Amino acid sequence: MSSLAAARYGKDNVRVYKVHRDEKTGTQTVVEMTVCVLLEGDIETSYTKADNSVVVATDSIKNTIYITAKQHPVTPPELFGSILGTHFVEKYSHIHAAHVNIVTHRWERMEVDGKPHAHSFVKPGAETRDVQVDVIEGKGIDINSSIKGLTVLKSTGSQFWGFLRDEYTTLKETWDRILSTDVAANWQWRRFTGLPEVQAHFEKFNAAYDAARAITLKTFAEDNSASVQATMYKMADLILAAAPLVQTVEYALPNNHYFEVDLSWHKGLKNTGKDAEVYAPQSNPNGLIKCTVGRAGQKAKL
Ligand SMILES: O=c1[nH]c(=O)c2[nH]c(=O)[nH]c2[nH]1
Repeated sequence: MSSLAAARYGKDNVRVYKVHRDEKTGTQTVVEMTVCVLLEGDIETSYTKADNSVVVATDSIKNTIYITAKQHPVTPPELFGSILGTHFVEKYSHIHAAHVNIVTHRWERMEVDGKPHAHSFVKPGAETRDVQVDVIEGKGIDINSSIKGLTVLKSTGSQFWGFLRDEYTTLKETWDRILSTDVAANWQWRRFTGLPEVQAHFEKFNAAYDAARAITLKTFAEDNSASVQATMYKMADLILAAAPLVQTVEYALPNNHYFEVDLSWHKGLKNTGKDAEVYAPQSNPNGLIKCTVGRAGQKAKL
């Protein structure tokens, strides 16, 4: 005999666009999101006994996402996710947890003749602002906020030397290299007791996002990087200092390599070391460096 060990279900990839029209100024502001809501609770019989009476249809979940987006602010996404998740737990007595994932796509206001345009926008690449909101009945709301797909490159100000050398090592030490990565940064908030507490702290979510993004970019640009590891730790440390309600900060940074191309075989062309100008960007393999940084006394799991 088998038994259901875990189950959750819901609607994924619900694409939502919301416009805010400022009637006074004529300026419009848009938000585009991709939402996933998964529910947990007393739903076992729907799997084991074909009992659909416990199933809130995923189609109804999709409808609820649209209705909630119409009736409430969709920013910050941490608050919208908390409102949405709390709805399911409070509305259905047999649903005990709602897991909401929101990917917010960037639409940046267009500049036309040097002025911000009232209703036209540009998508500046693949970067998104993501949140995972877990509303758990009787426990509270866990929120993880993140930046994904922020691709950056610096053409100098990065080194990598002093690493372990043995019979497997071919990499040369370098005091000047290109550093490029696709930033995935996330920060876990301390648990909130419920929606009222999330609402009470709502300004902190955009502030933490703005700080995390600015710290990531400034540290990347200004640090004379000894390694991806050392630079990402500095970023995480600064975010923890900027956002007191954040418990841990996590980075996952691929090292997008740019290799020197030796052209000396062609008429002695100098293109290595200090003469390197033309490089070959690599797609794979790539380094992948991760860390989770917590506050002192709250040691990360190694
Ligand atoms: O910043 C780096 N960290 C590494 O661990 C590593 N390994 C490697 O080959 N190059 C790099 N660069």
